[in-house]
Amino acid sequence: MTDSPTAPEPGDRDPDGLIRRAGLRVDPDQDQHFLVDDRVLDRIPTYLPAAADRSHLLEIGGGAGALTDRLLGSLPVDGQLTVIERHEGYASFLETEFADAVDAGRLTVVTGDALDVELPPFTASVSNLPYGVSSEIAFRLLPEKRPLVATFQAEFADRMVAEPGTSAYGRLSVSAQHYADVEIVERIPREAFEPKPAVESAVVRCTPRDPEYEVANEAFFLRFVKALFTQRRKTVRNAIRNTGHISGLEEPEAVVDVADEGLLRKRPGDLAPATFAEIAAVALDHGEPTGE
Ligand SMILES: C[S@@+](CC[C@H](N)C(=O)[O-])C[C@H]1O[C@@H](n2cnc3c(N)ncnc32)[C@H](O)[C@@H]1O
Repeated sequence: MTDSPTAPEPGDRDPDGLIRRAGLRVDPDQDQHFLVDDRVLDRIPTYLPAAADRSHLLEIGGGAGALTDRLLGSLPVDGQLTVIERHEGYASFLETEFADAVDAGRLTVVTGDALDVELPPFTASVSNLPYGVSSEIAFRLLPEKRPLVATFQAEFADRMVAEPGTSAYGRLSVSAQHYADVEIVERIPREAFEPKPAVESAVVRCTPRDPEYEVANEAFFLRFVKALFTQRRKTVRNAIRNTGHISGLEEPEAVVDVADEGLLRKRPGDLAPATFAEIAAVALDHGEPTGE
């Protein structure tokens, strides 16, 4: 069967047909694993929280446009979508394939690296992320406090949602959960992509909210969490002592002198985010942190 000469309605495009029409190599070394399972593609935009403002969606890594098509189909009447795609060939294909949406002001394609380009004033973000930089992109988007739906490698997603006391719990869990309620909403088998990635994927929904604890200095809090998890099998006391070069504490000894003895005996992997915040507050007051 040949592709129809008239442009299909947004939301109806066949993912394999898009890859064929783009006519470009799909290069896994450039994080190009395109979704080709229609059912998964149809579901991904529905995972945004019901109350999410969809008036300006942001997609990172448009590729051949299978998810772009579904997102355009899910926009409200006056809505718009911005897609950031690093590969010039795919970015230019998106502009041609979706020329009607571009002309109508509903789609903007930005050619560039999602880690460098200026972000548009988006209201929510939905992406099948390039896995090589998924962590950097997630931590660029999370502080924007907008609802986020994105695919990640399953093991990475498991770490994002992990609870204290589990082996997957770590710096990534505390940092992600600092910004949002984080949930895995679907696991995706390798077969849903072309070419198949090496591992399973998972769709994660991040619903922004303020944390249940106060943090006076966010940069220090995140650095302190990072430092302690480099010593996850040590006690909190020793982890604080050993990681001043990472946390920036000039006087870690002064922190362990005044911190709660019960907490100092625990291990970083057992501390809830609120407990990290409690100890970070003591460290900020007594440890003479340097840096921003
Ligand atoms: C996993 S593919 C997803 C493609 C498409 N959205 C889909 O679901 O089929 C990731 C896309 O991100 C692009 N990409 C890789 N690194 C990027 C970066 N740093 N900034 C923007 N796009 C990037 C790749 O060229 C590729 O098109």
